[in-house]
Amino acid sequence: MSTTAALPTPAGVSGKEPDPQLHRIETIPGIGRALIVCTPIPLGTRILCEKPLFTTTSTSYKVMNADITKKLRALPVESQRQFLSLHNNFTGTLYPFTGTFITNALPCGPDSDTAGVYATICLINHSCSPNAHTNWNNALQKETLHATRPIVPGEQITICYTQTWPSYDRRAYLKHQFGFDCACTLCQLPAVLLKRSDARRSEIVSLDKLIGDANLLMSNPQEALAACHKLLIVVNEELWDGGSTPLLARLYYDAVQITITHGDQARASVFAQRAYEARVVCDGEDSPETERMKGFARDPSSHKNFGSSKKWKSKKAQVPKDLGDEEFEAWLWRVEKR
Ligand SMILES: C[S@@+](CC[C@H](N)C(=O)[O-])C[C@H]1O[C@@H](n2cnc3c(N)ncnc32)[C@H](O)[C@@H]1O
Repeated sequence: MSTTAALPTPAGVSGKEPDPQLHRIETIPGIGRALIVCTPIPLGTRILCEKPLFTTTSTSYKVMNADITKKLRALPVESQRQFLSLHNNFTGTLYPFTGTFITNALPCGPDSDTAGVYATICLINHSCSPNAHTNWNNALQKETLHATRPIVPGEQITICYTQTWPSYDRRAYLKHQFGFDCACTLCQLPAVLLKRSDARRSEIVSLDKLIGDANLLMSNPQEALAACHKLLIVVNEELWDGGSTPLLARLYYDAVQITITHGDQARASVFAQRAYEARVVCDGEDSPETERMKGFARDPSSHKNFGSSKKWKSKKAQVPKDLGDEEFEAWLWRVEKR
């Protein structure tokens, strides 16, 4: 698989309401309710765009329980029923509403300590190799769900409740937080293949940590960019299945930050375009983060880090136009000729 593969243009339906006929609810023994696909869903389709039943901010379980009780009382009976029917992995505890909430809640944004629960999105089960992605769209004040690969009728819509961790870390987290033993296709791989997947995922975790080191960004941007390139190769080996993943969008944005910090507008514009394309698939054209990436692709100098260093100074117009794919990637990732 080429690491340079351009992302297919998503058949997204931004601006259009998601089609409620795309899926139905079914009960699967041992798993509970699930969303099952009725008609083929192309890559990038917005499957759901849902308002939370309510949101609450993380505090003590006791205070959360009181807040949820108040908010539940204010809801229509049908919405109350929807919340009360959600799975609770913490039954028998002192604060039952908090238990149901933390089993199902999704954060309202990546760093937010406010989270929401949803009548339909909270019925989506987990897979370590999911076919869809949820995201809080702050402009719409709704949670969206997009197909991150084509999904066929009869297939269950799944999202990933964990990060891209090795199986031993995923299992421990899922057991503790949700009370189940994951039996997804990835976790059921024969031992030898699972070991290879775990090795790749360990590498993803280490590279992610290295790329997040702000000192490296300033002191050795070449090494930071090489780590992004390596991460792209490992992510494609481990996760590429004809679709996309938010990890791709993130790593391309990391590459934007590294290059623009050192004044390289040419490369930053290409990386921003790729981050934008990955975001369109995962979050939709109207997500604020997608629009932000589009803005950097148009004008990389609008990034707050631009001008910190002139080490790799270039203009956007200096993106080479006459290189073959391989040569272009070597230029983009600053791969030194041996
Ligand atoms: C957010 S709910 C998903 C909807 C749930 N199936 C229901 O009936 O309400 C999360 C719970 O679903 C179940 N679940 C989700 N993914 C699963 C999986 N891959 N294997 C087994 N159970 C799973 C677990 O009980 C988990 O705590």
